[in-house]
Amino acid sequence: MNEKQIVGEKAAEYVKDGMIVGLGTGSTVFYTIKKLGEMVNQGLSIKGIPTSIQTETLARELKIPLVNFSEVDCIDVAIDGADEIDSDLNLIKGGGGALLREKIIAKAANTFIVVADSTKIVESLGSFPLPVEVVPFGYEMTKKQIIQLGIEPTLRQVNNHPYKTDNGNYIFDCEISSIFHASELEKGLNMIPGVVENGLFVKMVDAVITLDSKKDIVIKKIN
Ligand SMILES: O=C[C@H](O)[C@H](O)[C@H](O)COP(=O)(O)O
Repeated sequence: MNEKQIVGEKAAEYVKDGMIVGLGTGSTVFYTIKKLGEMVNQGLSIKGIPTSIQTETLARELKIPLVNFSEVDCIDVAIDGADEIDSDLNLIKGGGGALLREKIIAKAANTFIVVADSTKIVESLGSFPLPVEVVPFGYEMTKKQIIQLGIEPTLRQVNNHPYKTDNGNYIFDCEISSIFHASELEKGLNMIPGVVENGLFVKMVDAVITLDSKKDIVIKKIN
């Protein structure tokens, strides 16, 4: 079993009968969702809220029942991957472009669990370019405002066209050498007109499931 599968499947243990479950996006939480599909097949009763069209498709294939926000009062647990995790359990997310829906669902969840292989654990955030989702209208101007924060944004492209999120927006991948004040940066970016959301998840995580140097599962929590 590879690291992603080990931590992904471990997270499924946190899901209990009757729960509303936020289903994250990416190659690690893929294993959580597959495991949940098996558990549903064996009788577990849950309802999922997917964070992307990709995850919605997977959940439907696995016959995991889904609900809309209008049908639920709260989300019991959300499980998702991350691109970087620092020692305060702050995250960079959005490598797969799903950051906006992921943040809405993580924020709404009573418990937010992150699954990550050991390569995602870092001293401080910033080696992974920070994804910033912007509306297409005036994105050239939005870029200039981002640069004024001392950041180098690159428009994410696919086949020489701007990458479009599930929400029809663009993404700037932003080079920032090291992020010292994640909370201020998160707020500063979101104050720029045209920025919809950014991939900094500050003080949102309840637990990170990862592996240590001996490849044993560790559950990191903020006390
Ligand atoms: O937009 C994508 C998400 O934030 C993912 O959770 C993140 O990129 C980690 O994905 P993976 O588990 O594939 O490394």
